[in-house]
Amino acid sequence: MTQRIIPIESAVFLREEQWPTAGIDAAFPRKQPLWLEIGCGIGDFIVQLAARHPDRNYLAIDIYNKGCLKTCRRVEQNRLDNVRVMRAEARYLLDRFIPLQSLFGVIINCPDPWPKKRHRGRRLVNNHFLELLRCYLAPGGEFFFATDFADYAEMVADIIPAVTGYENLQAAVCSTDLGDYPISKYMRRFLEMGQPIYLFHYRRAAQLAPELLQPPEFEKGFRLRWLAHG
Ligand SMILES: C[S@@+](CC[C@H](N)C(=O)[O-])C[C@H]1O[C@@H](n2cnc3c(N)ncnc32)[C@H](O)[C@@H]1O
Repeated sequence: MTQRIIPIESAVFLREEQWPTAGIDAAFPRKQPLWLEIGCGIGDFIVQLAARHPDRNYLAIDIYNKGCLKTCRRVEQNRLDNVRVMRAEARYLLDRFIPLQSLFGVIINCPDPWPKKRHRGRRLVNNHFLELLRCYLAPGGEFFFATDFADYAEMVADIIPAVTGYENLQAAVCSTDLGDYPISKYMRRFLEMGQPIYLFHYRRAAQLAPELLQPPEFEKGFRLRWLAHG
């Protein structure tokens, strides 16, 4: 589906060509640990988290132009100086821009569930993605994954224990007790319908063999289709 691209003029929006040659720290007023939210939607989650943690920098990305626009507006309305927004595909961003072992945290909330069996291969979080992400997480870097879709939770619960380098920070493989985890638009929608959100909280192991820190090739069939419309 072609997106109607609305130009984003916000000062918190970062275009690819504006990525600082000195590195992403230069895009923020303070050099602080960098966290990444993938698929930020309308930005309601990131503004809550960034307000709680002014001592972290957050990069919020989405492939959805209008979502980026709304996220920028929310960041500005909340006067947060520790959030930057970029329209980018997650794997492309990691590959092109993010230094290896540099992310202190990565968050993915309610990614597209691809409910049909024949479309499961399109899910973002899979074995390949976890191996890729492992290379960009700093030692001890945290990974949060929340999904409303039980089948997606089951799939990740099956694969993540077998991916070397991730340590579970919860008693069970995932939990429906969200504690003080901020609630995103999609999470709220499902919670209000009485449905659970499955939350995973892992961290990258402190020590990893060098061969586990070599990013795998893009998956066969991976295309940056959205770029054609950007
Ligand atoms: C179902 S929405 C959830 C939005 C938000 N996280 C929430 O919980 O309210 C999924 C979002 O992920 C974005 N998205 C999907 N695949 C992506 C990818 N590969 N890279 C970046 N964003 C992606 C979509 O554009 C969409 O805005």
